[in-house]
Amino acid sequence: MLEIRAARKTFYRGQPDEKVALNGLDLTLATGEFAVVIGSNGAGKSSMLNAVSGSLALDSGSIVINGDDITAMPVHKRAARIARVFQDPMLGTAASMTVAENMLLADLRSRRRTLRPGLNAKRLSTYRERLSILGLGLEDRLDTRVELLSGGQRQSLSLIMAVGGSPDLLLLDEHTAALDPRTADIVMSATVRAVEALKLTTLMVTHNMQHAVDYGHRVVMLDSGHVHLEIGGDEKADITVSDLIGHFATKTDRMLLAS
Ligand SMILES: Nc1ncnc2c1ncn2[C@@H]1O[C@H](COP(=O)(O)OP(=O)(O)OP(=O)(O)O)[C@@H](O)[C@H]1O
Repeated sequence: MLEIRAARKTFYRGQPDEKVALNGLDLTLATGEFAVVIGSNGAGKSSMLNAVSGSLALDSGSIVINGDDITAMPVHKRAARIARVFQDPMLGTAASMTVAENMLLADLRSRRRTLRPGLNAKRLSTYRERLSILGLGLEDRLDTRVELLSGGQRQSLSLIMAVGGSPDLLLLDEHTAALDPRTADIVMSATVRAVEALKLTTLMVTHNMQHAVDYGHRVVMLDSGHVHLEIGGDEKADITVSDLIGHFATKTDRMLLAS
């Protein structure tokens, strides 16, 4: 379970270019829930993810995971509990190493240092099983160097590597934004398979409204550093892309009227 409580963050406070990134943001995510976060540029989406993962210190408020207040916990300690996949498919994997070697690297990173390195039969079979969750055939390409994979396969590999240590929370930071639409859909299908199979509590930021409609249990729209709108349950099941865009438009209209 994730709880973001009254999170506030202001950059350049008191200066002419002061920017309020988080303005009393409250968000609760139940264990196993998959929420999709949308919002216009500057709404606070990245700041929220950075505050949760620990790279952004809050001015006030708190971040609680499974009942533990981690607000003051350093990034490297949180990393054991929080997995994050970024936009760039080149970032999460080592290009010149094989799929199996990358899986091993992730394994060694996420566990105690006493773990013996080496690709033994037991480990290879575990990796095969884990990769098969993605539905991309990567389980048959353990000896392939990652640089020979497609962008979609590579990003899906990053995802399965990130969640190998059974994290309490998965953060998807526009992880399909750098991919062409077809590849983005492939990665999203692999993502859903992994999230469901491993029962991951997931917070996904996206600018892709179709993905916000198609995936997740709840859509959370941020605006000016706080939650502007949440859509879940039956309402989420019936929502369309134009409905979502309408909620952005309402705000733009208000701003135009006020100006
Ligand atoms: N490191 C920083 N220094 C100064 N201002 C920042 C910094 N990071 C974010 N901001 C400001 O905080 C506000 C929220 O930015 P944030 O990047 O969280 O929004 P976002 O919703 O992720 O936007 P985008 O969709 O463009 O990525 C913006 O006004 C932004 O300019």
